[in-house]
Amino acid sequence: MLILSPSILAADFTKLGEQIEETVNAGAGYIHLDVMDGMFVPQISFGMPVIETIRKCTDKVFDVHLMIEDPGRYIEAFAKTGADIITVHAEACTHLDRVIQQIKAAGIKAGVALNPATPLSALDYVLDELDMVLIMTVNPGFGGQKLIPYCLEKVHDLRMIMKERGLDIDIQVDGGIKASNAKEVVEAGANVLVGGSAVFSGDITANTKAFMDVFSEFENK
Ligand SMILES: O=C(CO)[C@H](O)[C@H](O)COP(=O)(O)O
Ligand SMILES: [Co+2]
Repeated sequence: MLILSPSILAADFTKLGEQIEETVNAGAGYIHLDVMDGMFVPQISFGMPVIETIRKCTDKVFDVHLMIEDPGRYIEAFAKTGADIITVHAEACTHLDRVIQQIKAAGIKAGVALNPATPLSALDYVLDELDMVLIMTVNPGFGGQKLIPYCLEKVHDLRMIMKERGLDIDIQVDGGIKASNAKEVVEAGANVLVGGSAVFSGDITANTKAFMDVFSEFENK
């Protein structure tokens, strides 16, 4: 199943509830929440209180992307905000397997993100434990960047590895994803697409529907 996960980082925070509702009504399946700590990435975005507050606007799947150092310290706190999926960066965890166990022990789906320069081998011993892999298609930290083409080769290679191992895990892509490159991204093997600026700049309904139109081409095949 193909899912659009709009990143609220690109939304107008004075109209957050309205804008989330608009993208959900137009077909968005998840809501992507980018948490940045000013250490793992240069920016500081938002944390638990904001996620807890917007949990009241929608019952859609909350897909929380933790761009924070040593995320194991905060899994329980983010679990309490109403997160449905928590994704941590492999590069930010000293004991990645332990953090994945923490997420699952909290009753939440576990994702691991890889930066563009991190090889797929970083997932070797944990892949079977995961619900989702996030292949970053830009270096994390900022919205509005351009997709790095070689990251789609990683998506393709990961889909092949999963096939060989008989695994059916979601592959998410994040960074520079637009309706105009969505076809290519899905063909590479991704099924959860994060869109920030491509969803929230301009007409949110039309932008969301443009992704849905690409998805329907695949679903009607
Ligand atoms: O994780 C992220 C940045 O690190 C964001 O999810 C991403 O930037 C989305 O924004 P855009 O679609 O505009 O690239
Ligand atoms: Co993100």
